[in-house]
Amino acid sequence: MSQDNEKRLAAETAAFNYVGKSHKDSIIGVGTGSTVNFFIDELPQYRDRIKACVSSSEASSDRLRKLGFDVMDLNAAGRLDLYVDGADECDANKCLIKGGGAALTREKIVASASDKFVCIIDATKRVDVLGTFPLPIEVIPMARSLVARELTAMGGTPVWRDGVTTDNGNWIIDVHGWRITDPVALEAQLNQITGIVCVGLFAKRRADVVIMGNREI
Ligand SMILES: O=C(CO)[C@H](O)[C@H](O)COP(=O)(O)O
Repeated sequence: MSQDNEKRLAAETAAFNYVGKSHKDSIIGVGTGSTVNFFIDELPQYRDRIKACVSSSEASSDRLRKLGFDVMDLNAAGRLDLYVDGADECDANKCLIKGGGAALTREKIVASASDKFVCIIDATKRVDVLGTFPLPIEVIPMARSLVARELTAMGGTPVWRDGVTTDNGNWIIDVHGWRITDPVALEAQLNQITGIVCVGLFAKRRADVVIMGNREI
């Protein structure tokens, strides 16, 4: 099966199993990326279940609005039952690397505000050890070099994603060369560095459910 078909299948499965079985008038948290785009395209079938969505990016908000869904501010929505998003890598403990689409900060916020985080992936995303995909880190622009020096001192190879500005007006550094055997500890350590807004390591708030193709793993 092609990668796109696996993404589509995971998206359909998540929509059927989790949105289709949610209560009427649910507010659904929606992530960002090509796998999530397939998920968004499934949502009109479940319109009777969905009161509104909370989105993790301007791109997903636009796509949701074009399909006629209300996109709510998270502050007005309160706690969400469900958040559905993709990932760049996923390990056996459901820890993730995210942020390939530069939406990691809002993704982590909406995931943290949700009771259930359903992650939808294709088989290329499933890894034994996180880190082959460079770890995205959102930084305050003036702190880019400061943060890069700290990351180098920690053994990483930081590369500025030149030309990309996040929805929050910040920049992204991708860290190459790490074999992340303790994601919880690394996430906590990186969160201490001044100038980092958010780390694309989802270990403390990891996925609750991972759907790869048409099955939960
Ligand atoms: O974290 C993300 C965006 O910031 C995406 O979930 C991640 O990059 C996966 O994207 P795709 O579904 O296009 O492979």
